[in-house]
Amino acid sequence: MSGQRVDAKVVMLGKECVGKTSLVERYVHNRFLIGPYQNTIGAAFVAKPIQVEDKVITLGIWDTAGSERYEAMSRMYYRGAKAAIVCYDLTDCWSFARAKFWVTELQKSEEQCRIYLCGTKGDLIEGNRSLRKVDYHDAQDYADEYCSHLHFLLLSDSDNNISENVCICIFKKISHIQYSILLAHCAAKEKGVDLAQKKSSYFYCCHH
Ligand SMILES: Nc1nc2c(ncn2[C@@H]2O[C@H](COP(=O)(O)OP(=O)(O)OP(=O)(O)O)[C@@H](O)[C@H]2O)c(=O)[nH]1
Repeated sequence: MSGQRVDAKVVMLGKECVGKTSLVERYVHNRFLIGPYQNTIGAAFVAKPIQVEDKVITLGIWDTAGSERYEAMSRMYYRGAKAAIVCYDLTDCWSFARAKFWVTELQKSEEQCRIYLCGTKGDLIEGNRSLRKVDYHDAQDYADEYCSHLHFLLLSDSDNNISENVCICIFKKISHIQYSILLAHCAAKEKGVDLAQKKSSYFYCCHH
């Protein structure tokens, strides 16, 4: 990782091959890589500056490897994360179990981390409904247990528009939240207020 300043750490979590890297690629470079699947080894880092009102917020995105053999490493990467995008593949029920595992882990150790639960590869089930292996209501019920604020969105990376909108929606939201936190910090610094209090965790769901 470069010595670049990062305002908010975002971590991508989820089983291998669910589309974490593709999401980051889409968001950072606006492209979808076609070709043989290449699994992430350990984790990859990318810094993405975003203009929010009159400030530039730099998101540090950690794209972790989904393979269970890297599980211990992934724990290092979510430490201190402001947001986690927990992905699962709508056509793979095991990936949903794995997503729940990461949500539980985050809730245990990163109380302040916002969690975005994202069902990916929506295009595959568009073409063939029988491929869907994670029921919409199962995901909704699961998310309902944690929070009443749900955002149900289609996440399909092979379709430019839809996926780009979803990425922008998620990452922009994180930047705006970080922007308000920075503003609050500046204001508190001026007044000498301690902002190091614990807040409840947040949970959003993106699924279709
Ligand atoms: N059809 C379809 N394929 C996708 C989508 N997103 C990713 N893929 C494909 O799924 C495979 C895995 O994508 P990656 O983004 O590398 O998955 P990952 O979760 O980062 O995998 P790991 O690095 O092993 O953790 C690749 O072959 C992608 O082209 C999608 O929205 N639709």
